[in-house]
Amino acid sequence: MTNAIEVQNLLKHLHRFQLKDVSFTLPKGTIMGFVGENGAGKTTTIKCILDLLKKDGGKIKLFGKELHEDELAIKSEIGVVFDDLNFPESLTAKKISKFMRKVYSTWDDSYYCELLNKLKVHENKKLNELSRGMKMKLSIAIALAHHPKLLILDEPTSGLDPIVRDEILDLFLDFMQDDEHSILFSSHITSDLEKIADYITFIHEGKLLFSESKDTLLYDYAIWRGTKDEFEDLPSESILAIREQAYGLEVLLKRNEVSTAFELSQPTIEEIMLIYVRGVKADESFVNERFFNAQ
Ligand SMILES: Nc1ncnc2c1ncn2[C@@H]1O[C@H](COP(=O)(O)OP(=O)(O)OP(=O)(O)O)[C@@H](O)[C@H]1O
Repeated sequence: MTNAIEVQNLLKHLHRFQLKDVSFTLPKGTIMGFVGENGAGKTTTIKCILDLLKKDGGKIKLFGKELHEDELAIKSEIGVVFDDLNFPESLTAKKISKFMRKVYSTWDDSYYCELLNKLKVHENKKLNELSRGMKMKLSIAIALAHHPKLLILDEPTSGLDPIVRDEILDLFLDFMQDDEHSILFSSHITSDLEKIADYITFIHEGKLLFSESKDTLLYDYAIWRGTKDEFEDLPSESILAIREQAYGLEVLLKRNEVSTAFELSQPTIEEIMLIYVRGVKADESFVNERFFNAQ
């Protein structure tokens, strides 16, 4: 099976920020949620994938090829949504369509109108008369109207109310009815990712923390909470990350490496992110000293 996106050891330096050795794979036919706190490097990674920023190292393949091998053909298979609509504010959705027809030979006016109707976006209103939610829906209609196989979306649901977010997620699920289609979707809203993502890729300070299937994260990982004394009984090889809390410790671990005698809870994506970001990873060298010998 060809992968929609393969990122291998991506490096990018930007003034004081660096993407360090970021690697992940988006299999065709799946949705990947790309998460990380503000400034973690999500937009930088997406721009490198689209070659809007030149990478300093690593390899990126789209549909099994590097962009330079077949740039026009590859780009025509991708629909992109960024936070901002990069069109003059005086344009209407209808005028944008006239322009896009010239950009994409596969632009489908009737599908575009169908999407605008479905999403209740007025085709004759100027962009500066549309709400943020309407503009985002318009961006997504524009991204879909040339029938791409891959959608790359940077924060498509941020700042939107739950109803509009739900409409947008439904649209993504409709798009995924075709097995050839794939989505890479950056977001802070972990509940949206829990609803639709097959894989979660998480970056922190420019480094990849994990790229896993959502089911592995939700069912193979578990959270244990207890005191430092009780913690001594946990098998150390099961531990992924530890966070100190007012009551003691919160530990992310591998469920099947811990006896059923321990009380474990199923984590949410948000809890996993918080333990990794606010806590320490178990493979960091000072963890043994700090937690296992703590008395
Ligand atoms: N052109 C640039 N020059 C220098 N630094 C930059 C540039 N663009 C982004 N950065 C810095 O790179 C870091 C990563 O930014 P990036 O936009 O990739 O993060 P992000 O994960 O998308 O964040 P957010 O969720 O806030 O959008 C930030 O510290 C940002 O200030």
